[in-house]
Amino acid sequence: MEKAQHTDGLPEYIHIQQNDFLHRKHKKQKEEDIATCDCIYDVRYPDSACGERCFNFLTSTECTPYCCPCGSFCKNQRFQKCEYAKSKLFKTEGRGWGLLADEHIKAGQFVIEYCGEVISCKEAKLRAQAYEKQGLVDAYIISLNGSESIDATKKGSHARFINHSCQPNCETRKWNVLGEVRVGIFAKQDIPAGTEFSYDYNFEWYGGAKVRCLCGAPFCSGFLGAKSRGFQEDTYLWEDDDDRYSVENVPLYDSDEDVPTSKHLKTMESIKFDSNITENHISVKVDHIMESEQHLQSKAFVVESLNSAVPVDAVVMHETKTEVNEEKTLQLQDISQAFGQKNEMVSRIRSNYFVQTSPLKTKKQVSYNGRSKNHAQKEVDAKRVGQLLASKEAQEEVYTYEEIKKQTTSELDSLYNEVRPAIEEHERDNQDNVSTSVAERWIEASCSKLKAEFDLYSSIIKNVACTPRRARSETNSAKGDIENDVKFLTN
Ligand SMILES: C[S@@+](CC[C@H](N)C(=O)[O-])C[C@H]1O[C@@H](n2cnc3c(N)ncnc32)[C@H](O)[C@@H]1O
Repeated sequence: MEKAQHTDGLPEYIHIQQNDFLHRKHKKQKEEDIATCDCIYDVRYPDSACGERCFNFLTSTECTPYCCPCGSFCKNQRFQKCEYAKSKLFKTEGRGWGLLADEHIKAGQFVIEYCGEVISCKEAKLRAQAYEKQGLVDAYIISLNGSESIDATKKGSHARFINHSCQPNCETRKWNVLGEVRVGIFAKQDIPAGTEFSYDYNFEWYGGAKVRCLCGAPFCSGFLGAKSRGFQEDTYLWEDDDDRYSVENVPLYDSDEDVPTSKHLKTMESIKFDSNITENHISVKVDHIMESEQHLQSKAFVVESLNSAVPVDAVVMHETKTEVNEEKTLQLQDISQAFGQKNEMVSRIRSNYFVQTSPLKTKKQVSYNGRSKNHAQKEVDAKRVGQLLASKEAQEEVYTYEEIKKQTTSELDSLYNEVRPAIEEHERDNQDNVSTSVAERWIEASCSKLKAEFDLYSSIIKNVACTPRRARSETNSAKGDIENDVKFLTN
């Protein structure tokens, strides 16, 4: 059933509660594909009718009506029966519209289906480009499987209004419903009424404008898609005298007023994904998204409720945000201090003991999607360190580790050339199109490189700290290269 929505200020779209198949017909479930569970309904235990122990439920498959032994009592037809949680649209500050819980939601509960037009990935790409040209800011295309996407731009359910958070209270899960894969939003935790729903978009960034993430989570990654490879290759470089990654060309905040209350926002790396969620479940296109000028102004988001039944001040963005009590603030300060101290120490070692002080060495030019990137990175000058060590064994140890590091780096680089065509050809589903054997080799090579780097750095630290240095007259610094001299911890 479709009906047009014209809620005040709400952009026009067609509201649907069933996916609309454009490039093919809805699959008809074959009789041999029907999975029948062995649940027996016991009137005393309502959960016996295809509850959490139902075999179909456990395999993320909905029971087929008229084939389920529990008949009309079957509880495992939530997508089919649109058993959504009560929710309400509201206007967020800075992130457009959002969806909030209009009742208490239990962890694991099905919240709503992400409905839209099911299109091929090729069509999704074309549409994304067209939306970019039209200047559409919000992205509604998610990936359904390797070859299809769901576009909720023109038609969709209320799930299209759920915003991204780096610390979400929901996640997407794929379910098999009568032979079709469908995407649902599920609660990751208990969600009190009045709280905004959010999930991690796992956003892939392939170019274009960067959208500042305004989720306000303490460990927010800063931008939508900041964790994706394309974004990282395009954006980050190792700063000169600072132990943190910094965003190239894009100031993290337009002004001091924009700086969110969390001190960690710009220094933290991305949080880990929950491995249970559907991988790469959303590859909302980003090429067309304009960088948001909107600001995160307060911890509790001001909400204009469409239905005045819920008082505006009862609405919160996330529990964590509104519950910034003293204890949490102290914890954050402790973490901040700990990181501060660690960074200070690392910074001291880097700048004083073995890192070049001369201009940044450009590591390499990496091409991604035909665009070249400046990857500047400080590198340890192992040769120079070795020259300053008095013990031959210590020198040799450092040189050996340096050699291993070079080898592992070049192995990884050549492997990247093997993987790159797959990535560039299939921008959206890059991981899906890299064969498992190559992916395994890639992981192995990455681990070897990391280990080699670790071995080299620890060898340098150990030897710099414990080995006597050569007489000044024997070192380069005597020849006027004082600027690059290696200072010793004992000095
Ligand atoms: C699926 S829509 C979500 C609903 C959207 N807010 C609306 O008004 O229709 C995704 C878009 O919402 C905005 N958005 C979602 N989460 C955001 C966040 N954490 N920070 C900034 N913008 C966000 C971005 O423009 C994104 O492309």
